[in-house]
Amino acid sequence: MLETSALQYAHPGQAVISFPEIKVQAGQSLLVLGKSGSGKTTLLNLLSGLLTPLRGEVVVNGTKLSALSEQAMDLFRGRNIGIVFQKPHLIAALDVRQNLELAHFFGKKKGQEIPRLLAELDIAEKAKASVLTLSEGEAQRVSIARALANSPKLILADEPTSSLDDENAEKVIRLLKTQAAKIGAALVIVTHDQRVKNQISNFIEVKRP
Ligand SMILES: Nc1ncnc2c1ncn2[C@@H]1O[C@H](COP(=O)(O)OP(=O)(O)OP(=O)(O)O)[C@@H](O)[C@H]1O
Repeated sequence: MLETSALQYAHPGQAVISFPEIKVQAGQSLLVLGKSGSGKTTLLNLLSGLLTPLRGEVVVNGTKLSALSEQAMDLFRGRNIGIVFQKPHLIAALDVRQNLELAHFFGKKKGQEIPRLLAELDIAEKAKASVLTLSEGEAQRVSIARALANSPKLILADEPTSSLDDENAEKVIRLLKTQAAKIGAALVIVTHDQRVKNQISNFIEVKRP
């Protein structure tokens, strides 16, 4: 579902970062580990087509990202890639349900049924709530629901548990794993969090050049 080969990237004025090969099957999970500044977020940006590699290729669900125009990449991302950030980044003016509907709008497809998705993530009773009234754990579950709304083939999560307590961190990773397996997506999680390492054993390590 996700495959990379000989991926390299250089930020302006910085040394070239070479990334290990990645291969994640549908329903499987991979952790990206590495010291601060090693290039983990850069890797996620390459996998989501937000950055273009210096060398190498990213293939998502059989599509080479380098073959897509910028516009085609935006649509491909909306349809095939779900992204969970460290902070939820929800739209404050919209309620929970509307935040998820926005993902359908950008992906230009119907996607997963929102009430069922909210129920599976244990936030159904918050559907009409302002996102400003959510706890951190609830807000992070809404951001996961938003990432899953279009049944993506690839789910990318950047430090999704860093601001959560043990119970919520465990729940968030369990939900990501179960949902990825259910919709047949590849799941890639960047983390420093030992609690996540206890739940997922497959990993690569990014090293500073
Ligand atoms: N826009 C940019 N311009 C120049 N250098 C950048 C830019 N973004 C990142 N870098 C540099 O590239 C390297 C990798 O950054 P990146 O954010 O990918 O690391 P990271 O492993 O995610 O770090 P952290 O764990 O601290 O979030 C760092 O040395 C960083 O300073």
